[in-house]
Amino acid sequence: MRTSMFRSVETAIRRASSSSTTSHIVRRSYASGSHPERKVAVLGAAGGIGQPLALLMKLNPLVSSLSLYDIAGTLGVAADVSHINTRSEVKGYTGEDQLGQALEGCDLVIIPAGVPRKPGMTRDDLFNINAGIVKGLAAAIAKYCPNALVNMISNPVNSTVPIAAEVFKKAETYDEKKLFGVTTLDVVRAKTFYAGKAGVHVADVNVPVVGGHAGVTILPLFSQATPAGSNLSDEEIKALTKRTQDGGTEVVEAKAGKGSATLSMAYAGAVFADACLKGLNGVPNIVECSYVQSTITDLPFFASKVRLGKNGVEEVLGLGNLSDFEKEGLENLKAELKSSIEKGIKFANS
Ligand SMILES: NC(=O)c1ccc[n+]([C@@H]2O[C@H](COP(=O)([O-])OP(=O)(O)OC[C@H]3O[C@@H](n4cnc5c(N)ncnc54)[C@H](O)[C@@H]3O)[C@@H](O)[C@H]2O)c1
Ligand SMILES: O=C(O)C[C@H](O)C(=O)O
Repeated sequence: MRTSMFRSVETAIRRASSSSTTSHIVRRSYASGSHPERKVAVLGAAGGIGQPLALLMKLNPLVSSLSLYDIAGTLGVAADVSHINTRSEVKGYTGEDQLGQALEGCDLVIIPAGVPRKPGMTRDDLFNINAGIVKGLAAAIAKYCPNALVNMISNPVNSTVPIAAEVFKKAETYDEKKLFGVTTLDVVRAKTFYAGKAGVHVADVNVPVVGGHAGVTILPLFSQATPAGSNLSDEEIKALTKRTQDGGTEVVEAKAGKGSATLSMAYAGAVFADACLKGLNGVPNIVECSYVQSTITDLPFFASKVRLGKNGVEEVLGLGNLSDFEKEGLENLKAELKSSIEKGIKFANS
């Protein structure tokens, strides 16, 4: 699960800022095809997540064409990001009549469109607005880029992924290997919090996070964390688990009405998108946690480690050995996750 996203970004920055003559040569040979052409769209690109995510995708050398779409405000973001001297060509699209153009030819579509939480709300409280937004965007994806991988960020992820799946099924374009709920922020948080408590270097830490993306459905598996052997007590593991589950709420409360995580989410979204692009490009052994169609439990969608490949999901990996505390957490999350999945399916078919 270690990612070289930072290395990719660093390389892109170094390439862009190297001395003028060399940089032209390097850039020309680079553009001539060390990586295949890849078109990536961000839907909701003018938002709190969308803007920094657009920036990070512009820094990613695996992207050749960056398509930024929102219902308003995209052209300024696109003009701004387009001046950065990295590989991809940037185009901005605004309003529903330009959505088709934004999506045509996409290899990867990232969706951070929709409203964020305010203090006191659950992610499910966003369902009434975001379910409709996701349904509309999924219908457009089915029409204009049915083969693209889809990275769903919009909440409640536990329901928006099943909604998109149903829309794709109706359009007869559903490929379960290509639809991902982005749960990378849970992994990012679990790594950070674990490193702090265990006193290990954060860059070396791996922690799988399974289940879903809301409250108790977020289940970090600290018994599988590496580096291990840090002698954390049961109480400390419980506290780390609770902090990971409440990470989103911690940010919502700190922002005090001004939205939810945007910068850490953009980072997490860029890490996951980078992994998807590497998989598409045939880089072996790319593994990230994601909320996907799954048979590893009795629930039809579940987050776990996933191996990414040329067609999206290559393999959904099992849960491995769980501690008693994690086994209990797994049983406790099932009812809520099941009901969020059913709510999404029902909405999509109504
Ligand atoms: N998966 C995760 O871990 C995670 C983390 C953080 C936030 N989120 C979710 O991401 C979503 C976006 O959060 P944000 O902070 O960027 O919100 P935001 O309000 O700042 O931005 C959302 C953007 O979506 C746009 N939008 C609305 N309807 C649209 C449509 N039909 N098509 C295209 N764009 C549309 C808005 O114009 C806005 O620019 C929220 O639902 C939030 O809960 C998920
Ligand atoms: O908490 C939220 O509402 C946003 C997001 O799901 C997060 O985990 O930060």
